[in-house]
Amino acid sequence: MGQSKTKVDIIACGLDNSGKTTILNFFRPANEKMETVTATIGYNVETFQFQNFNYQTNAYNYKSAQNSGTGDKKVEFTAFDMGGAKKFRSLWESHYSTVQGIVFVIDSSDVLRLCVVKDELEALLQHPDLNADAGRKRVPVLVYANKNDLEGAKTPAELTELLDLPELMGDRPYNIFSSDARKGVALAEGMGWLQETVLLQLGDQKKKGK
Ligand SMILES: Nc1nc2c(ncn2[C@@H]2O[C@H](COP(=O)(O)OP(=O)(O)OP(=O)(O)O)[C@@H](O)[C@H]2O)c(=O)[nH]1
Ligand SMILES: [Mg+2]
Repeated sequence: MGQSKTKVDIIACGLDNSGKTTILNFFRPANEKMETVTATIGYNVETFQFQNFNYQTNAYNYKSAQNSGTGDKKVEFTAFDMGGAKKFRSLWESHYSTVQGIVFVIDSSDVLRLCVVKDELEALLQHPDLNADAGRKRVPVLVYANKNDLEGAKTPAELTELLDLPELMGDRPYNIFSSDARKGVALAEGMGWLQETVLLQLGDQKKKGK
């Protein structure tokens, strides 16, 4: 008996070199992982399933999976891995009207470019396609405060303050995870949170008969 599959489209944004491709590579099956990642030209599309995540040591045990009763649903993610270099950032917006979740990756050690991070995040969050209606205003944002292994890396609390995240995010559900994408630290927890949040929203929409 096949489980029903929920398809969820997400977009990975953030400046070049922040770690987006490294993060999505982590979610590839073991035999499909890239040995080395290179800067993304334009964008790439990745699909992966995340249910009952147990790749090697990273057992998925995000608490609300059990509590919310959404943990047994099968989700297939289609992720748009966007190039973060300046010349590719104009491509991000073409996906805003269709995605159900946003992954925003920050190199927490790149303090010099935090003001650029803030500008780009603000432009993303204020984009008309992400504010067209109440549903779009609540598209959840998963923030990875990545490269937490590097010296001088800002903590999630520091980034929350420096970027003024509560103000920028408004009504959107958001969460920030301190990650080391090369080692896979906190990647599952973050994606688990996003999966749960999207599933709960889809459940609410169904209840309302949308
Ligand atoms: N030290 C450290 N290096 C990382 C981490 N995550 C990614 N990197 C490295 O950072 C570099 C850039 O990573 P990518 O995943 O290509 O970054 P990206 O955000 O996809 O960059 P663009 O495709 O240019 O937008 C690579 O050399 C990665 O190995 C991390 O958590 N810690
Ligand atoms: Mg990339």
